[in-house]
Amino acid sequence: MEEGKMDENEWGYHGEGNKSLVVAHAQRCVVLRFLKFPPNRKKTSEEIFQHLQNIVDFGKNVMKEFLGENYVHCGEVVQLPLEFVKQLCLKIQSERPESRCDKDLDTLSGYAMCLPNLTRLQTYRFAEHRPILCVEIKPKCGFIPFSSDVTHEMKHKVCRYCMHQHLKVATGKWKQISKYCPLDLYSGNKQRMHFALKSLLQEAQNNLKIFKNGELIYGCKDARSPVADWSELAHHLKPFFFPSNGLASGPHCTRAVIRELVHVITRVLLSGSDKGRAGTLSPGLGPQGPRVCEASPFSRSLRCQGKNTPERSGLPKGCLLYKTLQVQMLDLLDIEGLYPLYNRVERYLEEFPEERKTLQIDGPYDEAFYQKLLDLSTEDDGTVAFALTKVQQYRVAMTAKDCSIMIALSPCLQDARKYLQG
Ligand SMILES: O=P(O)(O)O[C@@H]1[C@@H](OP(=O)(O)O)[C@H](OP(=O)(O)O)[C@H](O)[C@H](OP(=O)(O)O)[C@H]1OP(=O)(O)O
Ligand SMILES: Nc1ncnc2c1ncn2[C@@H]1O[C@H](COP(=O)(O)OP(=O)(O)OP(=O)(O)O)[C@@H](O)[C@H]1O
Repeated sequence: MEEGKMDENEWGYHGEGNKSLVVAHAQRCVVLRFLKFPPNRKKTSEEIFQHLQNIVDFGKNVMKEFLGENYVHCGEVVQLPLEFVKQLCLKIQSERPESRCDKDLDTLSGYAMCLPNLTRLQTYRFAEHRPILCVEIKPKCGFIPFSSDVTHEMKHKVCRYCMHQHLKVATGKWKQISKYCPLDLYSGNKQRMHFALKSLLQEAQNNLKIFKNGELIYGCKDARSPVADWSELAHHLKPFFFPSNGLASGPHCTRAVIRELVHVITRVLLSGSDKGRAGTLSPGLGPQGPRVCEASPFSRSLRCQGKNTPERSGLPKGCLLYKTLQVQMLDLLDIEGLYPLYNRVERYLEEFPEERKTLQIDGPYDEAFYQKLLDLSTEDDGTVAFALTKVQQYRVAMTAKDCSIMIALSPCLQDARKYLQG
């Protein structure tokens, strides 16, 4: 990137979360990811640079190690002209959802992360200028806590996502409770996965977005977003999934196209053999805890019909969902077991603040940091070292519980029929 020649008119608002705001280049397949802060939260440029560098190092030396080289894009920290950032911030302000405007883009440091635009990712297998569809899924936590430290019985039966739905609807964040349950998606059982994906398509909230050629075509910004329109989505998808029933329009066509989409996403989610070290976390992190969440409408309807809960077919070991779940399970103790250990570390640091650096509390996230994460023992020997390892494992698990999976799809040329490659 030629940072000296930055023109805000070449960039457009792309999206944002709680911590960062992303702008995309109009022609090139790159994005800039800026940090956001509440107004008056002043951070020095040096602090912002370090924060961003830590994110890059964490991606490179921790998440990539666990999930595999091909599944994590770390980007790099770039320094931008302050005038460019100021103008860009003014330009995009009107496009931001109101619910996200409690935080401001950092316009003072001039630092941001530059990453490939994953919604327009082209690989060598695709001919140029072919349409690209990108499905972004934030699957959230795929297991029910198995820690003996959990004191609330309900937490052993209902997953965090499903419990959270009630809070989110009660506080007005979303209009209605979703039928999606992460345990269905992570089950490896195709029927359950199809149900989970259809539920996401019905009530996307912040867990599903669909982009076509880099433009958001499906997904909601907040509770005020219009109701999801499947026929409009199917219209966008038709060039990718010509319905196998041969119908070119109408509700049957819409359903057929959506079904194709769900089947392709399932196939992609179950595929993959990229090596990552998450597999090496076993046997410590084998399937544990209940297989189903009692709040999932899928398992509830089976129970009503007097059928057994479906078998967990199990995820294939190489697939990204499997690896993500393994990393999530680094949360071995649940917050209830972890909190006393967190307090132990905090008390120690109050007494010995100079140890912060040696203990790598805030990084650097290097190989040594990563190696300590591989110790899965849960026998508390009363040391600060044990407590710190569990706290850092918890932080990594939380990253995996909140990460997004971006699936890029494009028609292949080999076959005369339209055929998708993910
Ligand atoms: O705690 P959760 O499960 O509500 O997750 C938070 C997310 O809420 P969600 O449930 O996905 O709507 C939340 O997403 P939203 O801002 O609600 O879109 C953030 O991703 C938050 O991450 P961070 O702490 O800002 O880095 C997430 O917080 P962390 O728990 O990952 O810190
Ligand atoms: N490299 C990328 N390519 C394309 N789109 C991206 C990229 N990085 C982020 N995005 C888009 O920007 C949105 C916000 O980014 P991101 O999730 O990183 O924000 P965040 O503030 O860290 O999220 P959170 O709310 O989880 O803290 C994403 O949901 C995704 O749609």
